[in-house]
Amino acid sequence: MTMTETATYSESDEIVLSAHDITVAFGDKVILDHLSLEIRRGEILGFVGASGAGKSVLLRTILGLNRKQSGMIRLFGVDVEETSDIERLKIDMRLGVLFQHGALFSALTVLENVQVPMREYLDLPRKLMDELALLKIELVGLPPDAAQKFPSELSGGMIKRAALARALALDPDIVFLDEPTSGLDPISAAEFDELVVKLRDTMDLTVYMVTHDLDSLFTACDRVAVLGNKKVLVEGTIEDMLKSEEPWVKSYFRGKRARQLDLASRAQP
Ligand SMILES: Nc1ncnc2c1ncn2[C@@H]1O[C@H](COP(=O)(O)OP(=O)(O)OP(=O)(O)O)[C@@H](O)[C@H]1O
Repeated sequence: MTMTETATYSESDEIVLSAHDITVAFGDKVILDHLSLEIRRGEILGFVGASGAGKSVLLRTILGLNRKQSGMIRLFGVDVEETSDIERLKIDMRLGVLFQHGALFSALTVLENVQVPMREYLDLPRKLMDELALLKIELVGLPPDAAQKFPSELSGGMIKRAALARALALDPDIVFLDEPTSGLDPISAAEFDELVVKLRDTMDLTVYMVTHDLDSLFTACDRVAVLGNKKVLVEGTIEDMLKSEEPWVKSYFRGKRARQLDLASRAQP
């Protein structure tokens, strides 16, 4: 995909994730203040905001790993706090997560890493698990011989792909990617973005991507939400971001870094 194309997706009305009126505080430090956000099926949402704004906190709250002081998280239409344990387990199985620093277990091979969620949630014969894991490894564009390698034997780009294979292990409906291209060179990052778009197109996947990567926002994301002042400040298409007069959004999308990428010219009507 070129820099001038934006991703396309078939719009769906199904809201896969709804975070409504979310407040999170640690002690008396409020991080998220009555924040609301929705994501529809098949969409790639890019979630941006200054460092320390609370992007990871929101992600962890959505995943049920942080306590919240107010609000409701609905996944696939279900209020996650109002479900039985078994329903919650079924919902968890429909989520894939690639944490920013939680790459891979270093003592396990790639194949074994991909099998971690399978072992946790499914009871499958070893041979079948091997076959399924190999399929995921192929799906993310890794060569078959990567399966028996340890993370220390892989490049940064391969590690991200292996972590993505693990996030896809249970065929989730939505994947949460926390800065998936950070630390990658621009070419590897662009290839990773292309992979995410391809997976969305072929697997009807919904993608929630926390990112600082302007290239990813322009080439892979259908919609962008900006976190600021403890809320979603602005949300919309990349064109909406380029038109926004909100100071942080303006400097992020039309500032020096954006101009270096020759992106700011797109802000012209
Ligand atoms: N468990 C916790 N206890 C106390 N404070 C926390 C905790 N987790 C996060 N914070 C604070 O919440 C704020 C938001 O952190 P968060 O990691 O969500 O930022 P971020 O937007 O993801 O930043 P970055 O882009 O740098 O990853 C920070 O001030 C952080 O110190």
